[in-house]
Amino acid sequence: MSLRWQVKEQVKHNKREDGHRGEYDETQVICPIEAARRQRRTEWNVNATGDWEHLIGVCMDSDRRPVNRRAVHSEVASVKSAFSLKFNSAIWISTTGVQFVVGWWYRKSAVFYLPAGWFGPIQWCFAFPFAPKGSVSVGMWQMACKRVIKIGERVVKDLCVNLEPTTEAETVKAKASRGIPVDECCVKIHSQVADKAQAVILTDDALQFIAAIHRTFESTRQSLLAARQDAQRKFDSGVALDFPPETANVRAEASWHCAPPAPGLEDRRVEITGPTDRKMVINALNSGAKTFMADFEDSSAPTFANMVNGQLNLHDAVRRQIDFESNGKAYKLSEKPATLIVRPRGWHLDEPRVSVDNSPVSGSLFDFGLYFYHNAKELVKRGSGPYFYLPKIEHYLEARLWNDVFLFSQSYIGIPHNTIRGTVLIETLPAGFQMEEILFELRNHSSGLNCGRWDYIFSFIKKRRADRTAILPDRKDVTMTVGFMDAYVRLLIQTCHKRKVAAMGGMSAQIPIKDDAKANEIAMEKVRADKLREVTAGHDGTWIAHPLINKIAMEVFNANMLGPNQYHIRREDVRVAAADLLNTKVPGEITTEGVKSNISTALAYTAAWVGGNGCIPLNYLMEDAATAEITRVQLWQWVHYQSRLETGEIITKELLDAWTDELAPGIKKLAPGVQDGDLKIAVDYLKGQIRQQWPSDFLTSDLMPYLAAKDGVDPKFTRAALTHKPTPDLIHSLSVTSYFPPRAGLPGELVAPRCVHSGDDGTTRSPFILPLFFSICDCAEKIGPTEGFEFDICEIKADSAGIVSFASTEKPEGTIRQI
Ligand SMILES: CC(=O)SCCNC(=O)CCNC(=O)[C@H](O)C(C)(C)COP(=O)(O)OP(=O)(O)OC[C@H]1O[C@@H](n2cnc3c(N)ncnc32)[C@H](O)[C@@H]1OP(=O)(O)O
Ligand SMILES: O=CC(=O)O
Repeated sequence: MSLRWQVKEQVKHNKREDGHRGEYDETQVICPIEAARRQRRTEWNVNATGDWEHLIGVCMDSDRRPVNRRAVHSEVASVKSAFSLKFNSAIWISTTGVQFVVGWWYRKSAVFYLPAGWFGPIQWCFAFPFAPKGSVSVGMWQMACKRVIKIGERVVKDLCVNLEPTTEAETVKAKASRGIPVDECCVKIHSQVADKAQAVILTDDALQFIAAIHRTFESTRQSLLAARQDAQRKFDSGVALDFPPETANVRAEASWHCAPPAPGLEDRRVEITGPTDRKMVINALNSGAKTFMADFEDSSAPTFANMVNGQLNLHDAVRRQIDFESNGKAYKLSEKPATLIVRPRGWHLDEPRVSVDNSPVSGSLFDFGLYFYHNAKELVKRGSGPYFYLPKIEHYLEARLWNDVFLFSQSYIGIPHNTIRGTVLIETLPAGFQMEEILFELRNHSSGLNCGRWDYIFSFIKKRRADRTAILPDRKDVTMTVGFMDAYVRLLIQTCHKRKVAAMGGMSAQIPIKDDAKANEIAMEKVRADKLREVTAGHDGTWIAHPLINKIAMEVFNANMLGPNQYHIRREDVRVAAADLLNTKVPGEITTEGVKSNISTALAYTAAWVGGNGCIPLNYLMEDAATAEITRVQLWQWVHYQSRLETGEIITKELLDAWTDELAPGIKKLAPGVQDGDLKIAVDYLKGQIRQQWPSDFLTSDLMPYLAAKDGVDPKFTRAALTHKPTPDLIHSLSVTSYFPPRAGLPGELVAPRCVHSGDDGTTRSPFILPLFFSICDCAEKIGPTEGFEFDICEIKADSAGIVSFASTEKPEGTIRQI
């Protein structure tokens, strides 16, 4: 299918759609959804720089239909205006005209007489123009009646407006007063752990915006998440990852480009990243880096306090009201802070502490929505804008979803389209094959791509979980120069520069070693070498995890990148084929030290995360959700494929159990602050993971119920979420798609599953994580370590602590079946 043909078809399609509605009138007030749809349609024709215009022009010339359409339009328009003239005249004559005639006909008659002497000389006015003295004329009576009707109309209208709820709280009150259960119809907040920040951030109008984006985009999000599972099933069945055939034209067409850099994003040579606590935010903004990526994702454990306080800190930072003192040190924003960019959580994560219509909102939309709603206008006013990093995208349609969210949101608050900028992290293997498409989807909002190297490795292992040729050696051996990583970097730079947008580098995990100068020198030399590799490869900027690394990164980029970017380095020499992105030749072996290091890291990070800390220093490396997830899935991979250590010993679950038990007691020393209870959860989780048929998608999804429970998520919500539709007579099954501890449970043991429930009405409620615990009752012994089960439910109960238990049937053994 040629590009020209496809574009023609698209143009015809657009025209057909336009034909139903007539020409666009951009001056009309339009609703945000319609605005987003129109924008999408017109975007097909004209990109940010207008480079597609010539192409469309060619197609239109060879197709006379646009001209005919215009003729038809003008004919219709003239018939329409003639008809409206006649219609309006008839209406005028039968109302105002009749009034006038009646008034004139009876001009000398009195409607009634006023009591004599009551109104003095102004009596004359009431009789105007020809009615008898002392009476009220027809004309005056008409005027008085009209006035009274108008006033009455206004009073009734005002009354209705006042009755109409205007805020979420009023909506709730109004609905409650009409007997509609609040739980079923609105936004609910299920935790109060950050009440001070909540008062500023979770305002009624901000929540209405969250509800609006949730209601508009949640079903698409859920379908895209389901599509991820479908894609994984394909990969498991042996279908190789490849560049999508349906978008060959997007890749082949050279003329489209992304939006020009927005204010503050022209030069991004060094970007610092970090979680959103108040001190970090000030330190990062003052670090001297060009931009600061405030991270609600991999480096933040999404406790409600972290998420909402983080929003408050950013809100204050935008307004320069963030200065504070701690331990005798004053934290004050510098005159020229870094440009702020925000990374919301990925599409896979829910925000269980806030629900809309009884379903948890998306973590991405919650983080994006609150930051955008509170700050977008203020940022624009201050010469910057709402800028984002978009994580863990697995398909270009997920980028399209972000683009739609952006269009909707800009219309909603009334800022020009294309004010937002998003840099997409290419950090999943499927996205590595869709870089062009992702840029294309977001092109009017795009500020480039970034090599999210750690997540990319993590995804490489997961997506190829069924491929025994994709076994990787020790984590330290999977460097940026090994085949598949090198191919990904080169392709990313080539793609971005072809589309005139930033190709950002990534994070070297080394952080300063304060107590050992020599070791620090070696570590910092590794950082320098990594940054030099990036700038010479053609990257336009890089990431740092710690302010002390800014100087090194700046020096390297200043010396090697003289302008604000390197878009001119087109890397036309680069030819990356699918096989290069899948190349698994990685020199190295699986060593005892590597396995033990993975176990320690997985335990320490998991325990820290459950304790509310999403980024820790460990053995002088920065560990966050991306780096630590590699350790978990590698351990799974090695056990699953019975890989051998350098000693020749096979890696078995028993061996890893023994090493886990041996290493666990030392974790609290390695990662101070880790709590015993959280460490136990981490041990159970890891032991469970290595036994699963496939590794879980994300530890953050699996363990979220712990955070929600600690946040005191209202048990009523828990109950309501589970039973709000699928009451026992409606549900017939509930399948647990993953749970922990994922090993044979004990009777009465608590597990926290992800669940999908389906009703007799045929509806399947999409997978969501509930902040609840299931007691498996006495059927647990039948559950082994595997991926999922289906239970027949006969009863669901929740106690006052929010613990939900279900009984399956009288004979539980008979009702559990593996799916
Ligand atoms: C793969 C990816 O996803 S990368 C992106 C996500 N990861 C990140 O963003 C990592 C961010 N980095 C960090 O969180 C931290 O650097 C850690 C946890 C690794 C180490 O933090 P610490 O143990 O506090 O480091 P350290 O004690 O050396 O900090 C010294 C000072 O630098 C500050 N600091 C350290 N890292 C950062 C940072 N990234 N941003 C801002 N300030 C920072 C500390 O707040 C501290 O400030 P203070 O002197 O005023 O008290
Ligand atoms: O998110 C960044 C990465 O390297 O992963």
